[in-house]
Amino acid sequence: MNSMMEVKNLDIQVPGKQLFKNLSFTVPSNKLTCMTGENGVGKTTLVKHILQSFKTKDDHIVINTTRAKTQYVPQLRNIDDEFPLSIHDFVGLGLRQSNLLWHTKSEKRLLQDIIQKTNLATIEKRPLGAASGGEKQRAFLAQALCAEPNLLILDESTASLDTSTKNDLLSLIRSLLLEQDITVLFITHDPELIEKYADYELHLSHLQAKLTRKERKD
Ligand SMILES: Nc1ncnc2c1ncn2[C@@H]1O[C@H](COP(=O)(O)OP(=O)(O)OP(=O)(O)O)[C@@H](O)[C@H]1O
Repeated sequence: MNSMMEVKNLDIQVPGKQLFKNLSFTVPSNKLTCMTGENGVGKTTLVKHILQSFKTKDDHIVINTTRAKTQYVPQLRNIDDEFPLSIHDFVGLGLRQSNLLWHTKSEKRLLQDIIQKTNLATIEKRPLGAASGGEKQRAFLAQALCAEPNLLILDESTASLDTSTKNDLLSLIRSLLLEQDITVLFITHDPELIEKYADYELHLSHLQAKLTRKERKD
């Protein structure tokens, strides 16, 4: 099994509490791994620690890609109804390849391709503030995809969505996984989504982690 990330003997504490001690696990590459665990076990803190490790050079965390190719999509952010950017322009903020004030031809092509793939083409001119929860979440995902990530970390990105919108988002993520060399780490509390879409479940319980392979048909 090729790995995108290896964590070995990692300790994490927050004021007044040891969250993890000697935590070790692997995140398999080009797979969808669901990170699960009770509220407050430390999932978000662990992910923050992983992202910071690019800067702090933590010896306990080895990630086989760069920070620029690691994209984090947090839970639905509050977007004001009056938020002025169109969905198209908001997604385009994820293009970071050039320092130019305008997008190059290849960036424009990439942006249009991602807008198509994430089913945003028919609504791309609308202000993001007017989009539904599911549309906003697709726009956040699309913005992250503009960086052409190798590692995509989704933090409860489906938590506030209805069943069919959740399924649409996860089907989209699975199709990206089949097309591209991308590894997805998805924090979720939703057993149905894990059952249907996960290749692996990484379950965090007090101080430790367990990686389990899930049966998949595709
Ligand atoms: N800076 C901090 N200071 C004090 N306590 C903290 C800090 N950061 C996190 N914690 C505590 O650490 C624990 C883990 O928090 P975290 O948000 O990582 O959990 P989680 O597993 O993501 O929870 P949930 O599923 O509810 O989102 C919580 O009890 C939280 O209150």
